[in-house]
Amino acid sequence: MGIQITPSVLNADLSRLADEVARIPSADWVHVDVMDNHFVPNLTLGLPVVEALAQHSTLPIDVHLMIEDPDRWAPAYAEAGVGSVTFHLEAAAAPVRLARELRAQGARASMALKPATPLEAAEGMLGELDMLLLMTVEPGFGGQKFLDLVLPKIRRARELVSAAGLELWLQVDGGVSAETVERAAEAGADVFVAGSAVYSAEDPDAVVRELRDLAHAASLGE
Ligand SMILES: O=C(CO)[C@@H](O)[C@H](O)COP(=O)(O)O
Ligand SMILES: [Fe+2]
Repeated sequence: MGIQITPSVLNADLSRLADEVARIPSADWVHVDVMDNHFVPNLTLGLPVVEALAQHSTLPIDVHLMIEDPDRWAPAYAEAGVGSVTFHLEAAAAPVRLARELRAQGARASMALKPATPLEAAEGMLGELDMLLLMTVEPGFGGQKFLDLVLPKIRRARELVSAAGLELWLQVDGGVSAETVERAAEAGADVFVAGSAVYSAEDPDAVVRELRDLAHAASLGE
């Protein structure tokens, strides 16, 4: 599939969500952060808003669920027409069953790991997933600094995926900008979430294109 750029609307103008998505036509997906004030110390939006956006978004939706009990809540997002549903391993009671359920509903199944969660915790179930999200900040807020300590985990994940011949996308989320995207791409990430870097710019779509060009060149070792 190659490099994909997935802006997060967390720091966009949430009163005009569909319009904000329309400002990034070059993006591959739009990333929507759902937080429940339990799994993370922040509260954003939930299913009714995502359902409404799904009716009006010009891009497919990539939902990132930072919530307790995703086993109970995640399938409804797939039913709502979300293209990719990410749940956190740290919160899931039965991650394999949940990933299978999401796929059965027609969504891409994706699982996220917080920075300190070892890759080994997910290693045995990579074949059940369409995407693995390696968080490059502690989940909860936009605008944090990219954690370079996650780079070896990205590198190791890329090795595992290649060795197993899997069609698994490797997403990074948190602190991704023109300053950091090349490091993540060089380590092996291929799907990049960027929130504040995109929406703090006057021309968000130009940032999307810039991030894609930088990541593409870095992935080729240029
Ligand atoms: O999931 C999260 C934060 O928990 C992210 O999706 C952020 O929204 C990304 O924002 P930036 O770090 O790019 O500003
Ligand atoms: Fe996110």
